[in-house]
Amino acid sequence: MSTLRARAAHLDATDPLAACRDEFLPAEGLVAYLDGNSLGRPLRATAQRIEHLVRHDWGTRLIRSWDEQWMELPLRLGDRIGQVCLGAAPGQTVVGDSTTVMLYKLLRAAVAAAGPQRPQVVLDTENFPTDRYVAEGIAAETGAQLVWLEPDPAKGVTPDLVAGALTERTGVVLLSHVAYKSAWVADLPAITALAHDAGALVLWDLCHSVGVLPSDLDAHEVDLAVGCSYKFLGGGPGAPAFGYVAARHQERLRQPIQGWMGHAEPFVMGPGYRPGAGMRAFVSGTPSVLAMAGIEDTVDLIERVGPDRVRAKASSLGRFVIESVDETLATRGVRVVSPREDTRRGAHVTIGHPRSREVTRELWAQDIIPDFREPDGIRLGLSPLSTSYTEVAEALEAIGDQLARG
Ligand SMILES: Cc1ncc(COP(=O)(O)O)c(C=O)c1O
Ligand SMILES: Nc1c(O)cccc1C(=O)C[C@H](N)C(=O)O
Repeated sequence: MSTLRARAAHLDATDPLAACRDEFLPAEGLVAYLDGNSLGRPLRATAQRIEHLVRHDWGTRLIRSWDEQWMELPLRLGDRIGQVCLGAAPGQTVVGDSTTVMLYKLLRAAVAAAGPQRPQVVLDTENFPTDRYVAEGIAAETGAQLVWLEPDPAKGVTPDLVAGALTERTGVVLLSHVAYKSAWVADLPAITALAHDAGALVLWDLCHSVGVLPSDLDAHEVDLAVGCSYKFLGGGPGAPAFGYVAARHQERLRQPIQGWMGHAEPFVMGPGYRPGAGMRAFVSGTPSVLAMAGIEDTVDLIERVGPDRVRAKASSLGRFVIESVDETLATRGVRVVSPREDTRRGAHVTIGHPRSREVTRELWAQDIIPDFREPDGIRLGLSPLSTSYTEVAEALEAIGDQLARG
């Protein structure tokens, strides 16, 4: 056994979260899955829940399930995510739409609330495409002005960088908590406070932090947030997003896609839109009940394990990657792109090498699954509940073997 594998075996044997791995459905033939930051693995409990949903809630209860549970599901599940992962008191989080659509709804509402005296939206060039494109669309639609930050790759989006862009014309600051490429963690408390001092609202994209890095939205007085549920919340492909709107803003903010399910009395079906109370008004149409089913089991598991222990395992896996790359791959020209400091790094580690694209392709052929991100990054996604140190070691050895082949 190589030194790397021996270390990984020791870390797995002493991992306090090791037993969680047995709760996931086995992925036949897979050697290493390091892409849970794109699509998380399903829990066995989720397979059972979906079967029960189809056979009982849908198959037997049929339309009655709307009254019995589905009308409230987006709000109930939102509260669970809020309570376990976001530090959000009930009544501020709703599940629904894709992240893209939820982001549009909240950003559009925030731009309108900021008003014509504050037309500027501060955002960064390294954010995920959907965030940039949605903001561009809203700018075209409303006349909002986009103020682009260009983060230093060695620092990520820092409070200083944001502070330099804030003016009395800033309406909204839109940023990701964890950067999708580099895994940089933005200083959410400091940036939120800076935006507020400047009189602006802040909207955080939590896609890469929810479920692996607590965000304590209420404590930090965050205004708005969105995130997706198919990465670390285990909702499955196409599972809906969540949106968070701080209670203090809910009366004032009007989201733009007013549908019957957000109406105060959906089944009255009367003339004219009247928004429902609280987060009900942020629902648009019929929620994707089947697509939501998976989220609950992973949220339950995170609660059982404890979000801080989940975070600690993510950090430990990240340290293992970084130390191992330094020891075994740096001489082959591999560099660590993600931050080395635990507190500044999310739950993936990106490594860079000019041959990353072809190496990733070769790894997939060997049932080792990380992902490639432009221009030359291999992202190693580290899902604390399902990823073992041995999987990481397998992947790093395979990368070394590929590079040795030249
Ligand atoms: C930061 C971020 N925002 C948004 C999304 C996705 O948006 P959607 O769920 O609409 O595909 C992703 C990943 O898919 C992401 O990483
Ligand atoms: N959402 C995805 C999808 O529907 C297909 C493939 C990948 C994704 C992703 O999640 C991409 C991801 N957000 C990223 O960080 O690159």
